[in-house]
Amino acid sequence: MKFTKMQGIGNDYVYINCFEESVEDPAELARKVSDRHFGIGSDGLILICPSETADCRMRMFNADGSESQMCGNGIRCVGKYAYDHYLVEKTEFDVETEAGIKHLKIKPEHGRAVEVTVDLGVPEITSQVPELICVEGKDYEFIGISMGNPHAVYYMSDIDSLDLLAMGPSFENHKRFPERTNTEFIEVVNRDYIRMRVWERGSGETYACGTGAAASAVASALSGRTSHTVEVELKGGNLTIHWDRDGSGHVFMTGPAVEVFEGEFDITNL
Ligand SMILES: N[C@@H](CCC[C@H](N)C(=O)O)C(=O)O
Repeated sequence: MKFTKMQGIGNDYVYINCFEESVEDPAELARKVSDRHFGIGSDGLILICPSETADCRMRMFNADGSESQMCGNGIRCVGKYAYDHYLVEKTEFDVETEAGIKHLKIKPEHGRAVEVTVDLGVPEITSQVPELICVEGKDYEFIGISMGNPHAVYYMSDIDSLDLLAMGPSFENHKRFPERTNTEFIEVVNRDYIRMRVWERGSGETYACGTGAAASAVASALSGRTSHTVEVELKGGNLTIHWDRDGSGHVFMTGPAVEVFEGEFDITNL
């Protein structure tokens, strides 16, 4: 099976072009290709498929095989792949996701997409602002935001000192979140700049999470901490998030998308 490895600020996935390939068990394949020792190594698997309602369709599977509704860094890479590989021959187009149809704008350079802006739609507030939660005997305040997929945003004064490997699973699997949750830890630098670490549902700590950055920008503006356009610094790079709160209500994410390499694997070897 042919694959392409792509990353958006270090959030890396194995992409399969399902216009040409067919995948029988994507959950199982996601677990196998994501393994960083016995597989290709990635935060999960993304299928780029034909769509009856948009220009193409994205299906996204975490490293543990669970399917998510949305992936912000993933959809920018889907946009780049579709544009660079001529699946779609225009610089603005629609991608069907499990969270609805998302509109993409490609910034090309020398015929290749270098940056993609995604209209992530209207966020949904899923908690009180803020809501109290007790995790492993300690009280925390979080703001719940859905970007199609679930996020819980926490504020801290020093995110670098967090032991996410130890703490992450307790936040992800807390009984408050029966579907589990993505968890963002935010340090506010100023009204236009925040720093973030993320513990992703189904994949653990990743270098970046696009929908998580969007949820964090919305939570930060909502709670009066920042303005409606912020730069979000993540482990693997920066994203710009704009929430058009007083207009369409939509959230827009802009950032890079990179193709790392292409290859072929024999599934029986994974
Ligand atoms: N890294 C992604 C989000 C991937 C899905 C997430 N782990 C979930 O289960 O919802 C992003 O860039 O948004």
